[in-house]
Formats: sequence, C-alpha cells, structure tokens
Amino acid sequence: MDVEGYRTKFKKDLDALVDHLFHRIWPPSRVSYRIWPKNLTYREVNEEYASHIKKLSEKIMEWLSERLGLRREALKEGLGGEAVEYLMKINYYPPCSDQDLVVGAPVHTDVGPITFLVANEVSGLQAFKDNHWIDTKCTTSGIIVIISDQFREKRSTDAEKDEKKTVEMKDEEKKQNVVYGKQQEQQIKKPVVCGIASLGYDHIEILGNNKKLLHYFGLNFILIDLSVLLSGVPAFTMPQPDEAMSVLDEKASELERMSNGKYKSAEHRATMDKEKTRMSWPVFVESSLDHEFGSLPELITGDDNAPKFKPFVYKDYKVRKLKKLALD
Ligand SMILES: O=C(O)CCC(=O)C(=O)O
Ligand SMILES: [Fe+2]
Repeated sequence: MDVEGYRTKFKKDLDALVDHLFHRIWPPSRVSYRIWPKNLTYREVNEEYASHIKKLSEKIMEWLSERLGLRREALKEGLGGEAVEYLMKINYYPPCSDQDLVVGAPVHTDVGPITFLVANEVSGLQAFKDNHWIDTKCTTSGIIVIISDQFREKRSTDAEKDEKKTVEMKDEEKKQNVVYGKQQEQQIKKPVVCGIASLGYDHIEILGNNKKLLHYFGLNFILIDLSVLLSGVPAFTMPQPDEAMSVLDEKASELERMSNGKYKSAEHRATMDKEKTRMSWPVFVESSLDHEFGSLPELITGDDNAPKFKPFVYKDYKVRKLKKLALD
C-alpha cells in the first residue's frame, strides 16, 4: 500500500498527461531518497520545508485540539505522536486549452487528517461550499490548510454530483452507468428520489440476508440501501420509530471520525489553465500504516457522545478510502 513514486494519469478526453510524484519527507527513518529527484538543492530545500511543515502542522493540531476542548497534544497523540508521517505530492498539470473547464484533479477529500498545499502562481484549486465551486486565492506567500477525512469525513457527495454533471455529461456510456457515491460494492444507479419504508424481518426471505444491500436497525424493521441516502438524492421517509429516525439523521448527515463529529473535511478539486502550466505541492499528514485510530476517547463523554465510528488501523482505512469501499 505504498504510494511513493511517479504516476502519470492520461486524460483521454483531453489528450493530456497529468503527472504526480509522491515521496515522504518526514520522519527521516521513512524517507527514501532514491525516489527524490537527484539534486542537492532539492534535498536541502525539502528537508528544511519538512521541518517547517511539521512545526506548522503540530501548531495547527494544537489549536484544533483546543477548539475541541481537549489537551493540546490530543490530536497529535491520536494520530500516532512522533510516528506521524508527512507525504509530499507534486502535481504537474500542463496547459490545456480544449474546453472552458478542465478538471485536473477531480473532486475529492483527502484521506488523512490534514493537508498543507502550496502552488505556483497559477490558480486552479477550488473548494465546494454552499453548492458552489469557490476559487481559492492564488498566493505564494501563504499555505493552504485542508481539513481531511481522518478528522472528519463527508459522505454526501454534492460536489461529486456537481462535477459529474459538468464534466461527464458528454460521455454517453458513463452517463448510463454512473454509480453514485461510487459504492462499488453495491453498484446502485442513481435514483431520482429515495423512499424509505419499514419492512418486517420476513422480507429477508425475499430480499436475501445480504449485508451489502440491507442495513438492519433495531429489532423490528429493515432499511434497504442506505447508500442511496448517502449519495445525496432527495429522500422521504414514512414515520419511523425514534431509534430508526436517529439512524437516518446520522446517515444522511456528514460522518466524522477522529473529531467524533466536530470538524468537516473539505471537498476540493483542481482545474487546469488554458495557457500556463500549473504545479501544486500538497503535503499529506498521515498516521503510520500500523497505527490504530478512532474517535478520541476524550470526546466520548456518555451516551450523547458515544463513539460514532469504529476504530481503524490506518492501512486498512487508507486502502478502503482509496478503493472507495464502505467504512462502516
Ligand atoms: O492541485 C491542487 O491544487 C490540488 C491537488 C489535490 O487536491 C491533491 O493532490 O490531493
Ligand atoms: Fe486533495
């Protein structure tokens, strides 16, 4: 599960290549210099950058911990303390003049807890907020901080839907086979609307006892395909027992992990410029692969604040995230 090294993505619709290089910059014991470009200045600059990014990241994590009413060290400790890793990615987007809007990095949230991004002087990074794409300000004197999934995971896919609409509408085949929310396990095509009923256990005989298709709540009813609900289509429900209603509320809203519901991961994408090459350098903060994390114990303070997510070993979590598999 190591992503270090060069990757190239061919954007066939544009006849363009987008290049990426991944390499760790911290901790020193996890740095493979053979992957770094062979250039002394590169090494010096990146080592210095790593030490600054680590300091900045730890400071921001302290502030984020304090905002949660926790000890300053809480989030860093929850991520694995000094074993926390910093993974640099270099994105290279060539100029692309084909269309008005060319997406170089499709809508996504980053996998770890937090990302730090700098870019060259070409704008392109956009964040999805209030149903709109907002251009981030292009600056060479600041660092963009992106709250990512390990702190809080957003499962509704409004931005993803929006992007599919604008970018993929041309592609007839895809249009017919779009799997909303990309739940590969469930393979559900996008419904226009979702109606939720209560069914008795006797329906298991007809529908099959397939956990990928059925979610069981309480003792006396079944809800089918909550993934539909998570895909952001309008949903209506017949009156449900309180217990079921609270599960629906929870599933329909954004899901969170380490902050047990307090922070929100930012959906973003990168567009390509018509004339200029764009480069960006995100640094992803990550737990080490064998580290187990979950909602921080300090945030679990009784029934109201019971842990909302099961703990994960970071490696399993990352694999599932990258393959877009369910995490519950
Ligand atoms: O290029 C950018 O500005 C964003 C890249 C990004 O979000 C990523 O690589 O995860
Ligand atoms: Fe990203």
